[in-house]
Amino acid sequence: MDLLAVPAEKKKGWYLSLMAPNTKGPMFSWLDPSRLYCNSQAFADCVEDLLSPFQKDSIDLVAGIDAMGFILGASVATSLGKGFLTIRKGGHLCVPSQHLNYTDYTGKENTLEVRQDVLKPGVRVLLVDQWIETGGTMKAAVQLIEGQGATVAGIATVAIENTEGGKWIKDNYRFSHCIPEELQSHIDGKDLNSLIQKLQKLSN
Ligand SMILES: O=P(O)(O)OC[C@H]1O[C@H](OP(=O)(O)OP(=O)(O)O)[C@H](O)[C@@H]1O
Ligand SMILES: Nc1ncnc2[nH]cnc12
Repeated sequence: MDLLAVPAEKKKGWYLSLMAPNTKGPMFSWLDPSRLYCNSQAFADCVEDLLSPFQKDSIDLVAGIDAMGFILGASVATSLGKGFLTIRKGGHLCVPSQHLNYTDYTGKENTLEVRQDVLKPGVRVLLVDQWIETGGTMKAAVQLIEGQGATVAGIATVAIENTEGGKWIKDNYRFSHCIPEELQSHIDGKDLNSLIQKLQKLSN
């Protein structure tokens, strides 16, 4: 698909076909959503889909996770007319911060940190990241936000894999993602070739 083109008929999730095939091999359902952000209509439709379940919800602030969650999260915040809080990978904030260690899909231990002078009880936060695989990153972000007394109003991300951590998020929080129901098993099954074939059909 032409990177900047928009199909005449926009099927649900049409923009997902813009996600580039990975360099990690066919056994990984790794797709890089960053290419869909290059197409303005794709980006706008992705943000709209992420926000649609939260139309009637009270949200005070959007928080996004370093690094790709910043792009999606800041766009969601602007669209909602709300501010944006950065949840950073360790070692970047030069202000009093709260830190939490976690493990993600790589199996490596990382740190997330958030400044301490924004969140407080009563603040309702929409938490945004690009993708949830094991859920380790998102769970750490949830714990940082709740640890400061604020409320996670919802979690929005391009995809939530049905891993133990992904299911925990779906069971415990309001959430949104962009994956049409018939594609979810292909994401979960890490069956990249069939997933790409299905994605291509969405944009024809
Ligand atoms: O559910 P998990 O197993 O924790 O994985 C999800 C995390 O992995 C990706 O980020 P990554 O660290 O690859 O980097 P980036 O956003 O900095 O590109 C993704 O954007 C999430 O933050
Ligand atoms: N499978 C995946 N595809 C894209 N981004 C990811 N981040 C973590 N896992 C991912």
